[in-house]
Amino acid sequence: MESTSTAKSRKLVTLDEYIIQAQNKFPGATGELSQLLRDIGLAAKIISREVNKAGITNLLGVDGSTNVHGESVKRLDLFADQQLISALDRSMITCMVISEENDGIVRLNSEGGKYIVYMDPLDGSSNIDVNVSIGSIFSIYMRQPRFDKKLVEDDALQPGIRQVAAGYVLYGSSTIMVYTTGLGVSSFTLDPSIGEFILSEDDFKIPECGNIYSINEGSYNSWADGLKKYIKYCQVEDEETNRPYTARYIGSMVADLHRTLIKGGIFIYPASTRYPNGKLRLMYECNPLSFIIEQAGGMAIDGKKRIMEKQPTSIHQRIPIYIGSPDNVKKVKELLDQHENKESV
Ligand SMILES: O=P(O)(O)OC[C@H]1O[C@](O)(COP(=O)(O)O)[C@@H](O)[C@@H]1O
Ligand SMILES: [Mg+2]
Ligand SMILES: [Mg+2]
Repeated sequence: MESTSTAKSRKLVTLDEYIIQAQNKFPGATGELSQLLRDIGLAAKIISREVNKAGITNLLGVDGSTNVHGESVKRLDLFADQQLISALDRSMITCMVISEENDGIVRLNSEGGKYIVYMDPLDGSSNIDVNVSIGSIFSIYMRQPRFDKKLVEDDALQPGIRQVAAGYVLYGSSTIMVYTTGLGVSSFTLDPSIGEFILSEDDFKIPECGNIYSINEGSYNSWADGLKKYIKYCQVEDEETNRPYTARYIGSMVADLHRTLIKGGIFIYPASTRYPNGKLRLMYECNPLSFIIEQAGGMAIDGKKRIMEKQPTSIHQRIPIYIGSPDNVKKVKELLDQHENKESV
């Protein structure tokens, strides 16, 4: 009985209402960032709908082309890319988009638009055809003022600490949008029956320490010694520190990070022989997810330094990542440092 009355009295807040309420706290705000977030929300609803019925609409499988990273492009990758770009183009606020699926910058109709958007339109492509969670990731920067108005790629090369907002949409057992504008992390669940994202969590906090580690162990032989030691540390029994930890690896960064945000622990994609600079992309995978995790109280480093302070040198650059609960990230860094020092003596 009590739960019925609680359900009755709980006011549902939609993504649009939440964004407007947040904007009203800043009297000088123009509303453009709010509009941009709503545009992404709209594209996400369309992508979510198509993901859910991809098996009957010919959207599964490969497109036949290869992207700038040499990876085979899936039809849903392209569909998501097109939906997000056209949603951003419609509202004339964004001047350029940098997407995993496009080699260079994509100039939008609004050359004077204030924002630059990076995106991974569909993260976890290898999971598309097997019905495992995938997502869209976005990262928003302000365009830097320049005398010469012509937009160039360099305008987009800003460190992650300059992000004004970032987030992701996870197409899982439900569709969830999570974002931050630097004032905490909020999440919204899509109610497909009314087509609205509804607030589910305000001010997410990651646990200080977690007992889940997440890494593709296939490349174990080429890891740094410090990383091998850390994974061994995770596997050793110790009641006091709740070890051995549990291993979980979905293979969609966005889904692995969502679990890490909720349950704590660590996600690692290190450098290896196959990927000497790591596999994941700084600007549209690592920076936005680092912003979210840091806003929730976590940490994200490349093994040595904070990811968000890295000055990018190219729009598609890769970087190793160690991200999650602060205690877990500090522990792996301690072991990486120890072993690096040993190797250099
Ligand atoms: O198969 P691997 O090497 O473990 O790589 C998995 C990683 O690759 C990615 O799928 C790369 O992203 P895309 O699917 O957007 O290219 C990440 O989501 C994931 O964490
Ligand atoms: Mg990706
Ligand atoms: Mg992708």
